[in-house]
Amino acid sequence: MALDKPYKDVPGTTIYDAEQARKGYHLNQFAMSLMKPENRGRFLADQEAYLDEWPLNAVQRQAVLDMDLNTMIAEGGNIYFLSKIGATHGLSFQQMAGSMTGMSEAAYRDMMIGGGRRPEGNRLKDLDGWTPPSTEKATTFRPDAPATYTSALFTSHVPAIGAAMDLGKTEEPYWKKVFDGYEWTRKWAKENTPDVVILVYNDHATAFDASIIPTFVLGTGAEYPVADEGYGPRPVPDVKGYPEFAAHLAQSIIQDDFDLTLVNEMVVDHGLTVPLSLVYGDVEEWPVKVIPLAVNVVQYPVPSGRRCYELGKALRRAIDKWDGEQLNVQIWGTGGMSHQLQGPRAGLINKEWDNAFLDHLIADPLGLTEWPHMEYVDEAGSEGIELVDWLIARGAMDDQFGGQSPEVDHRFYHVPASNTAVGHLVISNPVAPHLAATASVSSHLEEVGA
Ligand SMILES: O=C(O)c1ccc(O)c(O)c1
Repeated sequence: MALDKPYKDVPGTTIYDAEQARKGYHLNQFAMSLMKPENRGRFLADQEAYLDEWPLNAVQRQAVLDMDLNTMIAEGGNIYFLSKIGATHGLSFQQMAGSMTGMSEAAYRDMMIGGGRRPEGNRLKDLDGWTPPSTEKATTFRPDAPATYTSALFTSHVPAIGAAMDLGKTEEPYWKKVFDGYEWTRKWAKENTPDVVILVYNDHATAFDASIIPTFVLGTGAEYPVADEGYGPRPVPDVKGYPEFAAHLAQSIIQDDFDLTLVNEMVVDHGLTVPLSLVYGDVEEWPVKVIPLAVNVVQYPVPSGRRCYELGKALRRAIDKWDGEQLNVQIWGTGGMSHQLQGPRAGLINKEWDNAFLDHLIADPLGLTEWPHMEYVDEAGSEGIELVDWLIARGAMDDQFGGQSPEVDHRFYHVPASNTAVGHLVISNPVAPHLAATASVSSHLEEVGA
């Protein structure tokens, strides 16, 4: 089930999409470095030496030395980035564009003076067999998809939980009550390690400060360093991404009408690392690749629960379209539950509301999408709004595409962890036939009396 890339066949044209951007990442970043006069000077003084500082592949490197823009573009370069190289050599945009056409500089200039290149014979539409891209959205899931969405995991991501682990306080009575609620999950996670976790969280004014407020951020990078949030970075491993799968998801989701912000380089804060610590403990390396999906809940307006749920549906359509290697995919929804960290109402906890949220998340996610922002703020505290993050993982599940309801594997609720009510839930899609042989998911709810 190939992604819609009709632009691939437009004659004489390379569209810079997520796949090209991944291929050309270092080439484009090298070109950007030439925006500084001192770097231009060093590059012009010794191109080979300057290029040694950049991990370009051999073809990209030679193309830069040859000022061969067509090859640079084939190798993932984008003309706006590459123009910085041309500018460093004193070339105009017309000289750069003309150099890619096979025409002499004078002939290209004359063609432009004569009205430019005509579209006739230069359109995709002029080729035989052109069909417009489909705009239909899948309403059922793809049972034979190589990437299988197995389980959703939901958890609070309180920073003090990370600190309790980092400082060896997990056996203290206050914290033991919290960590006991994750014991089942730790065992389950060992037997059910996915290839990749799409980890939905919110950045807490860490990677994104007041200069940029992206609503939905998809991490398309290879690695995400652990942030220093003011206490020094947590002593946990950096997070490994999955650029190929993330680029695929970006392509599909944006074509599905969600305007994501794509980020290749960012630090990740407690919103992302605390859930990993809770589930995988103290490890040398995280056992999974992670695709961060950050939702803005810091500055209003923030996306509605409905919008998050719809993003989950677009995410599932994207997972189903993957035609690469077989993948076991989990989606985690993190943040919440009720808490307020500001003002005279700080410390607000609403046990009844939190548990009603969990009930609806399990059995009535579509109904939950009707709950407005004010409901979250009023009932669950100003920071309880983080719970909209959870609807992305839920909207992507089988039953939202006509399949069976998820099995509830584990549910836990506890007050307090610092200023926060801790909620935790693991629910699984019915086991896909090709995974049935290895799956060992079984509900233990009776055991814990939930
Ligand atoms: O309860 C707390 O202390 C706390 C602090 C910061 C957060 O981002 C959070 O979710 C909880």
